Amino acid sequence: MSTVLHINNLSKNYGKVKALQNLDLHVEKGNIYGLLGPNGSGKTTTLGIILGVTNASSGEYSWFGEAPTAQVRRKIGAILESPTFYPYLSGEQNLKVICAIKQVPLTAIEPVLKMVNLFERKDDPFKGYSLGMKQRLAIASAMLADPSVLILDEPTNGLDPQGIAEIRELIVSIAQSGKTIILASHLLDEVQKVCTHFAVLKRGKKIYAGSVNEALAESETVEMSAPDMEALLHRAQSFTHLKSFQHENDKLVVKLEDGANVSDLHKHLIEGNIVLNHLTVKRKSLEKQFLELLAQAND
Ligand SMILES: Nc1ncnc2c1ncn2[C@@H]1O[C@H](COP(=O)(O)OP(=O)(O)OP(=O)(O)O)[C@@H](O)[C@H]1O
Repeated sequence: MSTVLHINNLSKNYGKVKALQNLDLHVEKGNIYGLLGPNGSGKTTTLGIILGVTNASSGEYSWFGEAPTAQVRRKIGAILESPTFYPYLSGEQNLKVICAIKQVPLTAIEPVLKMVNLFERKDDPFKGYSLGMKQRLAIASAMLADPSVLILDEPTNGLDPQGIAEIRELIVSIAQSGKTIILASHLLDEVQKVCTHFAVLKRGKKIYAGSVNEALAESETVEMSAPDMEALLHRAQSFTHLKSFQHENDKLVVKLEDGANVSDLHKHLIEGNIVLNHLTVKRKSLEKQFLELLAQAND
């Protein structure tokens, strides 16, 4: 794994407003990295700084291990605000205009139109595109110069469920083609469905960072019951990979240590002659964890 973005102790103040406070962040090649947080938590400020459109008050960051020069930024494609397209020009004509501005050969257009699934509609005027198509064209325009990194701010805002699903699929397929993606979102569900890693911001402070799979695994609980609950509890407690246990209604709810699996626990219970009449593995959604994290974090 190589580091794509390294943010070190970054802060940004707007007068008295501390938009970002001592942010550290690591994004590795191939990550789909979600910056998650409620409105005003500093996501757009972070993206603005790493794209060089906002100046940090203090701290530093590097792209691909290098200082963030204009040359290095050529490897980054971004959509911070909806780009302006000409309504009466077709999708393809709009991309031609952008090619001229970015000094990218026109041969770059066909592959990006195919990537975002707009090739069949390339000759239709932009004004007739659905919101989802407009967003896909925006992504196509950001991909014209074949960047290594794509940055998106709230990529599914305002879209209908089908448009949302299309954009999410597109993000995953772009990442599968070897690109790194950094996106800001206030939608947990989005991060859970799309991202490999995420950081949670609250009032400009990072309150969590890690992999999505690990966060989900961390939230895994095993719920059990048996005709003899006391015997179940006694036997379960002797399982060496037990992290915690608690009673919830008439069930025993346990958490296992990392790497331990449910079948080993089940085998352990059977060997102790415990007969279960209920066993389910439950995962707390990232949404629930996120809300708990936000509630726990001190301002
Ligand atoms: N240009 C600015 N001038 C003054 N304050 C600003 C400016 N830009 C952002 N802020 C403030 O900085 C804080 C962080 O804002 P930011 O836009 O980065 O958050 P965000 O997480 O992207 O929120 P949203 O989802 O609403 O866009 C907020 O309190 C915001 O009001």
